[in-house]
Amino acid sequence: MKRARQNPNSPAGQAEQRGANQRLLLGLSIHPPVIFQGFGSCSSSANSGMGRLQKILIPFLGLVLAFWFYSARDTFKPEMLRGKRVIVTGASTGIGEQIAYHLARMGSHILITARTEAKLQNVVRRCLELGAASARFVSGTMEDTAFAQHVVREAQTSLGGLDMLILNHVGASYFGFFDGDVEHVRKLLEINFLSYVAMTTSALPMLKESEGSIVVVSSMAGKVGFPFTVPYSATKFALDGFFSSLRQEFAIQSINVSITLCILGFIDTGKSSAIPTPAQGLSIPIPAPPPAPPHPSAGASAAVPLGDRTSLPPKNSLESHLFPQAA
Ligand SMILES: NC(=O)C1=CN([C@@H]2O[C@H](COP(=O)(O)OP(=O)(O)OC[C@H]3O[C@@H](n4cnc5c(N)ncnc54)[C@H](OP(=O)(O)O)[C@@H]3O)[C@@H](O)[C@H]2O)C=CC1
Ligand SMILES: CC(C)CCC[C@@H](C)[C@H]1CC[C@H]2[C@@H]3C(=O)C=C4C[C@@H](O)CC[C@]4(C)[C@H]3CC[C@]12C
Repeated sequence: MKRARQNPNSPAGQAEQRGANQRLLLGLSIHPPVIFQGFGSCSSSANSGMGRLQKILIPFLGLVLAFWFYSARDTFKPEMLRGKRVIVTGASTGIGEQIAYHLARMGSHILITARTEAKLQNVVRRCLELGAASARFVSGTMEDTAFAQHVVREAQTSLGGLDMLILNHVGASYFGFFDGDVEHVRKLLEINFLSYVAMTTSALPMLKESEGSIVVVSSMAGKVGFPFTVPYSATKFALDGFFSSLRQEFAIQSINVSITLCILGFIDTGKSSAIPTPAQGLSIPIPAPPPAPPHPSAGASAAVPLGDRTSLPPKNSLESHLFPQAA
């Protein structure tokens, strides 16, 4: 039987309207329990049989799919990178440094960049030791868009083109509650995001010609909003938006340049002491910034000769973990 509608101005009518609005607003949160009822607590025996089947069947299907996905044949061969011209940013330490060594073992032409010239020199020497077709560096800061473009031009002049652009560098931030420092967020966006955009834009003509690849090193913090990494997380989310959207545009325009976004979890690069335990507090900076270079945007460019092998850097824990055979 249809209920008579209350006068909207009467107290009972207003209560009814409030209820309707609340139901409207709660629409989203009402639905999940309704859906989950199907999977979960049903009282009749037929339903409980169905529920149990779903409880087992759905995770099982998930496992089968995960197995199928991860056991797909690996078509990667190290020879694919032999002779390829690759830029690796943030390659003076950590993950970037190890990527450079990996490429060196596969015989690529490597152009690395970061701010600390002395470290880059050592990485270049080591790359040549490991079998790189050639290795050189350009030092400078990615706070400056002009420097980001300069690195790409260097690939054009010294390598004659580019097959792969590996964007990995990341500016120093802190691990702790957001401190409200807008300038820090702006600076971090310049280093972690805008320079990636600038390098991609400058490198695109070369990458189109070689039908090459762009690799963007990101983080779980760029997919999920974990606490204590607000500025860092924002820059990584920005990368996802830019590169995921650009990938779709490439597909629409049939541009044969691949874009890979690497979503990494925590990796011990030897700087892991930077992550504080709750007992240590939450304001330890990550990572410690190095001394500023004399002319950040000028950028020194040099190829270290193969002959000088006297001052190789010590292997760090990440390298011996990833490449135990080389330790
Ligand atoms: N380690 C981890 O647990 C995780 C790391 N990642 C991602 O992996 C990538 C590498 O991280 P990781 O190896 O730990 O980082 P590191 O701090 O070890 O290395 C950062 C690199 O970036 C360079 N760099 C820093 N500031 C600037 C700047 N202003 N201009 C140019 N270069 C700069 C540094 O060299 P220099 O100081 O000489 O300039 C260094 O080579 C990052 O994109 C990070 O977000 C993602 C998830 C987890
Ligand atoms: C299932 C979940 C509980 C997993 C949580 C993963 C969390 C803890 C992971 C996801 C991303 C990770 C951070 C990261 O991306 C980059 C860096 C910079 C590096 O120099 C020092 C470590 C740091 C801060 C990582 C710290 C640990 C983070 C927050």
